[in-house]
Amino acid sequence: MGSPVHRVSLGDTWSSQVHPDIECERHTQSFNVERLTNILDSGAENTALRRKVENIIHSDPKFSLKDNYFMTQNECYEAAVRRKFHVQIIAKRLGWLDNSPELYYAYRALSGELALNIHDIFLKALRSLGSEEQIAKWAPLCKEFQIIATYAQTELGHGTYLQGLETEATYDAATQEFVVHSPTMTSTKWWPGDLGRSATHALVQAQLICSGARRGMHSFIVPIRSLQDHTPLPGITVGDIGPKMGFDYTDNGFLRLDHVRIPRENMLNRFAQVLPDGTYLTHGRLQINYLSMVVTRVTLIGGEITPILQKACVIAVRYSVIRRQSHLRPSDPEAKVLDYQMQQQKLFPQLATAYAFHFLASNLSEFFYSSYGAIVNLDFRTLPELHALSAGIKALVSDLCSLGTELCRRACGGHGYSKLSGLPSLVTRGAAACTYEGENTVLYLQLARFLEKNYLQAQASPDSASQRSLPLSVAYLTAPDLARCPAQKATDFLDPKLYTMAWAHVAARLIKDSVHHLQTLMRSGTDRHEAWNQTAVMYTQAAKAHCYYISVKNFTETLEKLGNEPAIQQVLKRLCDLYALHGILTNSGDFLHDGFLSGTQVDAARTAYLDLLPLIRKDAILLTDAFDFTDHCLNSALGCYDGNVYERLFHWAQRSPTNTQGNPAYEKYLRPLLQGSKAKL
Ligand SMILES: CCCCCCCCCCCCCCCC(=O)SCCNC(=O)CCNC(=O)[C@H](O)C(C)(C)COP(=O)(O)OP(=O)(O)OC[C@H]1O[C@@H](n2cnc3c(N)ncnc32)[C@H](O)[C@@H]1OP(=O)(O)O
Ligand SMILES: Cc1cc2nc3c(=O)[nH]c(=O)nc-3n(C[C@H](O)[C@H](O)[C@H](O)COP(=O)(O)OP(=O)(O)OC[C@H]3O[C@@H](n4cnc5c(N)ncnc54)[C@H](O)[C@@H]3O)c2cc1C
Repeated sequence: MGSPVHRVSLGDTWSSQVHPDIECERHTQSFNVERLTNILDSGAENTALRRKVENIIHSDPKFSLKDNYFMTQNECYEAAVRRKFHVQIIAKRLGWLDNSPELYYAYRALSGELALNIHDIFLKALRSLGSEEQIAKWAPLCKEFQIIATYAQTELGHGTYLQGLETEATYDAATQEFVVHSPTMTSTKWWPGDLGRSATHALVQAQLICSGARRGMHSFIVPIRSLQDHTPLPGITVGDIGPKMGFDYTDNGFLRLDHVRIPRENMLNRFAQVLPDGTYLTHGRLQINYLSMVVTRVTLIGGEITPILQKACVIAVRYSVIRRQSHLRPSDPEAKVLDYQMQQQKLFPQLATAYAFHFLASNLSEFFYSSYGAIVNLDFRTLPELHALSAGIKALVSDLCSLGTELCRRACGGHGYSKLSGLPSLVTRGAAACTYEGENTVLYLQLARFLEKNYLQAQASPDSASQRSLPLSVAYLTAPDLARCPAQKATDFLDPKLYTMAWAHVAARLIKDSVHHLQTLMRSGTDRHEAWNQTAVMYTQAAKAHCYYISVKNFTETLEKLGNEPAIQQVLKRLCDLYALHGILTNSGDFLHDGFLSGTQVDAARTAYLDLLPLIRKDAILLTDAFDFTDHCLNSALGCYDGNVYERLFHWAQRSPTNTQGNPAYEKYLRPLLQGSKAKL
């Protein structure tokens, strides 16, 4: 049986021995861990390439994340720029191309703690919204870092409602220029990453005004800092927005523009353009200018958000086999905390979710690549489904990754609260993901709108031709539905067809109930907009159920493809069962509501769920090893491969400036305080 490369490599002298409590977890392997890693990497050759890149990164001290937890915001930023700079040098030397797997693996190896990530988001926006000519002009400048660019959309006053953005780009036909301007305080751009201290150019999202008419949000490339000395250009006020909950390595910034003139060619014009005389031409509707957000959401789900939960699981599960606390039986030695049912109940649903989302992200990515080419060539047929799915999945994945990461942190007790565990920074990153790139509630409601439309279409003409025309992700809205779940005993709930059907039933019912609620309100005289607002809670619940159904269905389909790997199929099936059943049990009200499940059936589902926990327990360490995160990348005193938790925590704490730099408060306050009290004694 293969096992992942043993990679204890943090330069810690005590760590030559693997802790026996974690070593014994790896003795009996019910499946080939290396093979599972290959599956997660989509092929053994990718695993090999990833490890090659990781070895390059980790053998170079310039990329150390060692002192990250002791840095100020300024130092974090500088270190992140330094790492980005050296990645670029290596990329050039080794011929790693822009958008290549090597660069993605370097990002992963450094746990994303790099500066200039939004520069890459700018590039994606340029490629989706720019013409071929514009891409040919700007992309090489970006790739060669002759410019540093950011994506400047959110303003002080508006982030969600893009039609409310106030920054203006007014076309001046006399000079063939746009005048880009921040007319109010609330129009100040606020939040864009890389803007505060790095960017030389910004892709500014502004209201286009031409021939006297407002045309909605469009994208404009605006130079903001001198390419000679990096000072702000005339008319530009730019800076950093100050301390945040996390993301210290990113310089999120603000930007004000005072009648800044840019050439007409700087408006990205794949889908809309302004002719020299001010005539406005557009292909598609206004919202096609939001395409770059679809691209970014898909990228972030798999590249940034899901790995947050995966890493949290690795740390918490590894720690939980080292941590011993209390006795299961008075006569036994102290138990590993992972042997407590409650610890399994906290961690295994997170582990199952981390796997479910890995496969979900891959599937969404495939759908994205199969439809993106057509969309940029003006065939918008798949866009509504792609937008709805990517919005909903971004919301579900970030919601559950954020919650799950916090649960992993709590499951590590006091040490989980130490930054040295690596968990607090994952928690704050997960929290950010619920807000950036579309606030989650708002994204669920975008999906709900799509679900409502398709439900109404399915109802309006339930003939087979119209059913065939429903997008695949909502085809279940027309499938035959059982009113009662046929399960009779606990093991019936381990049937993927059964629980997928149960999720389809609940999602379809919640969509139907939401639509009917809205229609009832409208029939009683409430106008459509108010009725929509009064149904938003129901619609959000329906959208979440739909996403859960999609993730369960996708997990079961992934399992079906693993027929030639029976041992791996078996271990992943347990996780899939657990994921689906955990969702049913935490939302049991939705399943009981219309009598689809009875109380007795919920009990049977709970029995099936609880019986899975000890089975997953046997493989838990191997399942976390299979993610194959290096110790460098985890940067956690609790989560290293060797399990030497206490030594690492103790030694890392010694490096804290609070221990290495004297105590300034002693002379100023503590001594006088002590002397004052001495005088009284
Ligand atoms: C290598 C690894 C990775 C490394 C990677 C680096 C990582 C690094 C760390 C993270 C770094 C964070 C980076 C954050 C970067 C930002 O956060 S950038 C800012 C992101 N901002 C947002 O997402 C704003 C969210 N708001 C919105 O998307 C829109 O305003 C809303 C909510 C859709 C509403 O817009 P609206 O114009 O009022 O539109 P609405 O009336 O709701 O809809 C009209 C129609 O357009 C459609 N529509 C709406 N949006 C879209 C769309 N996007 N597409 C297509 N159609 C759409 C609707 O479906 C609707 O269709 P119909 O039903 O009418 O047919
Ligand atoms: C770490 C981080 C990085 C970021 N990076 C960038 C960047 O690079 N570039 C950039 O342009 N922006 C960036 N942003 C900004 C981010 O995209 C916005 O903050 C986000 O889109 C949410 O918008 P908002 O702040 O206006 O929230 P709001 O919309 O004001 O949300 C406040 C509340 O109102 C609710 N709400 C709003 N509208 C509705 C509605 N129609 N129906 C129901 N409820 C509603 C929301 O659900 C939420 O509860 C970043 C933000 C963060 C935190």
